[in-house]
Amino acid sequence: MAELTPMMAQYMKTKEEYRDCILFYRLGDFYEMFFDDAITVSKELELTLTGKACGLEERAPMCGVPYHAAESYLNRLVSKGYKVAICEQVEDPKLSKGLVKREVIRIVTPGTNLDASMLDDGRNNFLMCIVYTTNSIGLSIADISTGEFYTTEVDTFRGIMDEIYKYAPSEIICNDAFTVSGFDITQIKERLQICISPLDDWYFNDDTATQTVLEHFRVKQLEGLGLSDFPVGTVASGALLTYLEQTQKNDLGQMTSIHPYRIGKFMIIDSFTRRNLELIETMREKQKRGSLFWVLDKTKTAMGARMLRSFIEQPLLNVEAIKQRQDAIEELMKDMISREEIREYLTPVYDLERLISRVTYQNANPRDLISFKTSLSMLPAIKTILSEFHSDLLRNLNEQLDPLEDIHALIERSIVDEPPLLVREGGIIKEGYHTEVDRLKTAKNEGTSWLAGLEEKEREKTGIKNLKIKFNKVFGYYLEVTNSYKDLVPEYYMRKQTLTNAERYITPELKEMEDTILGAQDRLVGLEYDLFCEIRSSIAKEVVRIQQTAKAIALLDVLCSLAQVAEQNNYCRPVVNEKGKIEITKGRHPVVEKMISNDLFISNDTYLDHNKKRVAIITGPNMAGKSTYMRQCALIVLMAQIGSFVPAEKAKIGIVDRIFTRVGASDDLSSGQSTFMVEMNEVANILRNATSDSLLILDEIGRGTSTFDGLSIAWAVVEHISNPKLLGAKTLFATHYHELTELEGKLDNVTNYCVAVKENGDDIVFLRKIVPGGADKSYGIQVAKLAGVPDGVIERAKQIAGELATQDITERVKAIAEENGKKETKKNVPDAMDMAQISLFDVMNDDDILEEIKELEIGNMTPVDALNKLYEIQCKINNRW
Ligand SMILES: Nc1ncnc2c1ncn2[C@@H]1O[C@H](COP(=O)(O)OP(=O)(O)OP(=O)(O)O)[C@@H](O)[C@H]1O
Repeated sequence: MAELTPMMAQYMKTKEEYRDCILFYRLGDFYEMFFDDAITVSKELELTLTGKACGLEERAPMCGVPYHAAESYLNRLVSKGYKVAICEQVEDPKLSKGLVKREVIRIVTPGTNLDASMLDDGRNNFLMCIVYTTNSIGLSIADISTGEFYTTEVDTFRGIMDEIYKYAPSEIICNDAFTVSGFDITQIKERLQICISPLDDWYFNDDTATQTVLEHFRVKQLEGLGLSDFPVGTVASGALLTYLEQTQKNDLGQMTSIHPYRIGKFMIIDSFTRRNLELIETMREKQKRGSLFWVLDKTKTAMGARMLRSFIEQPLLNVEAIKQRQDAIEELMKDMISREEIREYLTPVYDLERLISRVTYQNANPRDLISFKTSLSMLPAIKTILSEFHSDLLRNLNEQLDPLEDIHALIERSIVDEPPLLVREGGIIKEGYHTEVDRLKTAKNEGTSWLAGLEEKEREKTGIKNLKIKFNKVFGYYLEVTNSYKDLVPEYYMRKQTLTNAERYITPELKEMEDTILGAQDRLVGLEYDLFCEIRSSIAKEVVRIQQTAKAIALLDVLCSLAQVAEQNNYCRPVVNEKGKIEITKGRHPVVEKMISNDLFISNDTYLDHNKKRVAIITGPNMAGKSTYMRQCALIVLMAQIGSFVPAEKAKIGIVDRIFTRVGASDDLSSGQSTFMVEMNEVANILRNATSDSLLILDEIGRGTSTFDGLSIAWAVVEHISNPKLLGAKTLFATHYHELTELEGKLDNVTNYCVAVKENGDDIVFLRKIVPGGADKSYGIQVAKLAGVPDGVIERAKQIAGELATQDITERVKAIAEENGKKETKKNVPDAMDMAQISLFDVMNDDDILEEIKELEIGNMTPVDALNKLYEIQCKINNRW
């Protein structure tokens, strides 16, 4: 029977163990893949598929990538959600000659990819672990490239989704209970393109996971890590650490601390709101330009950009913490010169968090250390400038900022300024750092000049003018003579090789020196490598100090960025408090004002409180600016809670616990839901999760269904939201249902506003001003005209609108009144008879009325006739006055 070759048998055995990975199997200068892996890789990376004899009747499909370029191929596969196990040759003296042992040295998965080149879009690369239990759901989140590590607990699936949107992990690992919990995993797998890896149960064993956490952080009790109130979070953290240890096969020295947090520490912004407010990227193009992050990000370092992003995603709830940030920003705003100086010093600072992770992983190269040194050389100057500032946060930050002078000095002393990329090339260690290195270098250099001398000497001695001493890996050093001088070659030259045009020789003298030169070279490279690893390890030992300084630098960068943006855009410092009122004077939309140039943007005021102005119903034509206005309010509140200054002349912001938005009709056909279903899902989510301290932005609720149903739903939603016994949340509610303006006066907490427009003949001019009161017309046809709908269609639309007008209002209001169980009085809902009478009364004057009274024959009238007549006359008089 056909048998696999020994190498293939070894391959199959490894593959058995790493079934869910693609094996990158090291063979000489290549990583090879076989069988199904080869087929997948050739398809995904468009590489040629070949075959290799494997001992079986058919050749094994094979595909390969060169060792030196493997990283980019690997990254491409991983970014498509594949896991790659790297299988390297290892030395094993027990193995018989000719056999090579290979071992998996690391598994690269989407959430554990260290390679910064893939991540240089300023994002973290998070791995998330979800542990589902019936009591609670534990989450842990880590980025091995920066060492960040967080944990929390949530109690709802919505809570999980919110955290997933917040961190946007590349990979999620979870327990089996989660996969069968009822949570729709396809949501995250397919729609968000996140790789999900369910793990075996033993990862989530309470005791083992807890032990893993304690051992990793070298503490005896969970209290020491602040984890005692996070039992399920601890299990998630332990499972995550185990997964990392298994894939990285490394001691994870960069994960020096864990940060447990309660969801209640930050404002909750659900996934729809993140998307609707375009916090990090735009809704349609999914790009940074056009988002709030785009406006606020003037950071100079990658660490700063990452931190700013997390600030935007996690606005604060604590007034004192917000004020601390504001104080720092204000101080930096006032001292423009120092701020600019700091920003200049920050410019050459590399991503220290990622560099130190590479250092602890022992895969930082000599150039990484030079980048490190360049960054560290900026710290003392930054620290000196910072010492002039007085606000608590900046003072605290200065204390945290360790200038790391010892590490700078070590690199400065030991590593040459322009080292090669690869550690094995040598030429890394500076002169004067190590005596043996210096001695070997001298020997090597002397050897080189000795060779030059020998070449000269041999030319003179033999008369071979173009004699050259050359080197290759097979023969070492040799003398090369072209055929034209062949006759002059002396006898003591020993021929080694004949080429077409030349011959190569060696001499005993040359070989003797070769041993010295090559010996020195080999020893030098080896010694330099050892010294480099030693230096790298001693820097790795300082990981805690370096991470702390990196965090301080990132925060300083963010604060400078926010100060810069505030100054450039004329923002004001909002007064934040817990009084529950939102008062914005001359507020602007931070992004739209940048898009259309500052001067053209029309500012608007906002006032919302917990009393009469709880719900604002905003009407106005299409394109008037309703959505812009509402989003602007939400963004100003959010910016204020980040600690940022805001685009307004004045602002007083009562802290809100959540912001919910329902904006526009967003199709979500991929999830199999209709537009209306998506809208109602979002509304349901808001009504279930909002509190009286939340801010709601509702744009055209109900427009996705028939007018009656839509209006009824919108009406009922306003009633629910405005009622403090039911919800009582501060709300901006834009609608095209003018009937809703009737709620002002009927409901205590509702006020009407509209966006003013000016009529100009048949056209309208948008004034973009929010004014009290409801809009009297919808101007839909005028906006359609502006949009370029053909004249014929516009004219016909006007005609139809005219015909519909009379019956329309009456019918719709009646329907709503019935829907809400509030039968309208005759006065509010005039029927057709009343309308006819009123138009008749309109043409009568006072004399006619007197005449009519005079002519009444009271004696012949029944009491009911008299009463009816009296009502009729009263109507006439009322109508007149
Ligand atoms: N205050 C403002 N100053 C200047 N331009 C504005 C202002 N508000 C809105 N705009 C401009 O008007 C455009 C339309 O605004 P927006 O989408 O908010 O209108 P809308 O009333 O919500 O329309 P629709 O009801 O059709 O959704 C925006 O894209 C923006 O360019």
